[in-house]
Amino acid sequence: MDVLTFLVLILGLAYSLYIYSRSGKQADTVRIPPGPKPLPLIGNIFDLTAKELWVKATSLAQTYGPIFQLSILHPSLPISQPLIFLSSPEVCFDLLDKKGGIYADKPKLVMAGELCGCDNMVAFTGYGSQSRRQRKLLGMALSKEKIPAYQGLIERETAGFLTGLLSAHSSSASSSTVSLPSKSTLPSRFLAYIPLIRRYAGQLTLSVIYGYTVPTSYTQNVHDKFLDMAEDCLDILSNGIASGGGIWLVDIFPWLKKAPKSFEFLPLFSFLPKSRAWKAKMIEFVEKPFEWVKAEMQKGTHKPSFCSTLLDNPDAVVPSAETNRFTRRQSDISPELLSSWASVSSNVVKPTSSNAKGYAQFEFDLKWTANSMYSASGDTTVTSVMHYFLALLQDADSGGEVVRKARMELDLVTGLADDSPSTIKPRLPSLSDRYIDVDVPDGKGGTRRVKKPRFPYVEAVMSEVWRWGVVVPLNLPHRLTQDDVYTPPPSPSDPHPTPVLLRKGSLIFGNIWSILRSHELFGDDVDDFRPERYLLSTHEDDVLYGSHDHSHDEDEYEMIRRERRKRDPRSYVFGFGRRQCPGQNLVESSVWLLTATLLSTVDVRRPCVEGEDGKERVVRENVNFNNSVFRTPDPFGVDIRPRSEKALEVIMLAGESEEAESL
Ligand code: HEM
Repeated sequence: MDVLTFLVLILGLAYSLYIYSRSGKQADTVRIPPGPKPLPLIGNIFDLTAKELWVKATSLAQTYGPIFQLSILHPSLPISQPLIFLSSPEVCFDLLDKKGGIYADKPKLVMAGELCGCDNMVAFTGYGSQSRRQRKLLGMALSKEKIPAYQGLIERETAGFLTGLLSAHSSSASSSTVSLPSKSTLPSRFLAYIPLIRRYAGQLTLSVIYGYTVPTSYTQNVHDKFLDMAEDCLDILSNGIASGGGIWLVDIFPWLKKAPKSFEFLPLFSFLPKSRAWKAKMIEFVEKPFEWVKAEMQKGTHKPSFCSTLLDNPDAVVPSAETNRFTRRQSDISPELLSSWASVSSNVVKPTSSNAKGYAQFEFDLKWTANSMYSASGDTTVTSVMHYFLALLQDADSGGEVVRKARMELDLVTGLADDSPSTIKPRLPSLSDRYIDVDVPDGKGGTRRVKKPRFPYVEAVMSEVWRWGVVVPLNLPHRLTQDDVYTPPPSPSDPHPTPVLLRKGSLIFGNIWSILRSHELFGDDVDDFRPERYLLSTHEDDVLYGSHDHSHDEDEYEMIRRERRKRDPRSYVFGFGRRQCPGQNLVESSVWLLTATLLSTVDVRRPCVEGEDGKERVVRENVNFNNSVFRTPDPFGVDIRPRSEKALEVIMLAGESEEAESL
């Protein structure tokens, strides 16, 4: 170290210590949100953990209240980055929903965005015209009323997933073993469910977005170009780019990116070659499926999809082969939805070819939006289904009450109980089974039709999977675009809260984990998987769905609805405000069907393996959560078997028609 560098460091440290000694006084006047005292220079870096930061943030919220701040580098330094954690529903809604306009931006991350090429993915796009255009496209594919158009596809893929599961379980693949992070090994059949869910989630979006069908069935374990690409890139995104919370040194000191190539052998600069390799992969992931759609369109062999329908227009730059009209393969999407996209496309969305710049912009938006749907569905769906299996393993340990109660409801429709009446033809559940229409008084002497869940306990299981698992526990960070002063609501621990100043540029984390583990909302047994917590009392059921006219107790009706919304995990797990998850309607349907089908047809147990002494032993694994963005469990084994011969027959039959349909 030369003398000059040494002097600069000493002066920097002295300045920080000076500011640090005054920071208590400053806090009185500036009133930034409370939080653990930042250290000189480095701020709260030691309060941040790469693993399960949501747990640490929840315990800090118990000390500092529902809104607290940590800083990367000391807040007195101009380059310090405030991180603000919101830990109650009221605070999240007050800021992220009600003041959504200033809380909808995204952090400008040099590493993830500029260096790794993710800045045009929807979840990374700053709030402005581009994000609004992208979200409009997302709404066209994924808004609530569009989901019934995917019913056939969802049901087909669910059946395929199930046949894949059973075939993996019964195959002699038991001889090959897989190493687990815990250093133990398990026969691969106990882990086969993980690539199968990934394939299931990938196939759903690949079909809707690109019209691509994986050419092999779920029972064949063959690699596929687009699924493998997604696998690699999602791994890069969540275990590479977002490792350690997604904030790299270069995000704080952007000039590091200009380091000469000759510095790259130093560990400090190893991010540079990494980012180049990752960017190349990410760009390929965006371009290749889109190019594939266009090539298929030119040949006239495409299956109508979101991309092809929006591209397919006489004005389009991409030639639309006349023969398409006759040779197109049947789409997985309903004709009504396809024609609605086609009309929106020609009227509103797409500029004409005479406006080449505008069209290039449209194509660019479409390409990145399509990829964002594909990449956002993988880890999230896999994580939710893993949470389901974790919960059912616990249920099996304690006697299987959850499964028993769920089957009592489902068997009435599917006829899959051993003693189901022979008048009910055994079958898998379908999405049309989920609700029944009931007529309730409209308070004006007439009636109105509402949808009532047909299987309240199965609904409760699904709600509890969302709450207990918490797929994205700290939400994705939003960025505040202007200074904001906010007074949190009074609480028993702070009856007279004082206003706090949230600085422009702060990153805002909605701590979904702390909300869904709140004793106030869910009781003292928040760590238990207990679907019963959502069941309606007879009185509540009567007020919401009964035929008795409750117009004179309108307040009670509203109060029950409000309370249920507040305790519904769906109000939180998909994020907040203008960046709320656009895929929630699709997963609400697809995960529901997967849950109902698994509950109806298969038994779930802990794996049993032969020990060195030749005796069978049950494998109990400690499950860890090492991903810093998604609460994805490290792989754990599950023994999945058909519940009965009858269930097996129904699954195989559904699997055969799935294969026939996808050909
Ligand atoms: C279990 C399933 C899922 C969960 C729990 C989930 C949760 C979330 C959360 C918490 C966010 C951040 C919201 C915010 O910033 O406030 C998000 C964003 C997003 N999700 Fe999902 N998601 C799921 C599945 C999906 C699927 C299936 C798709 C697409 C087909 C999707 C597409 C997206 C996109 C594009 C964004 C970025 C939105 C934006 O920044 O404007 N998600 N999701």
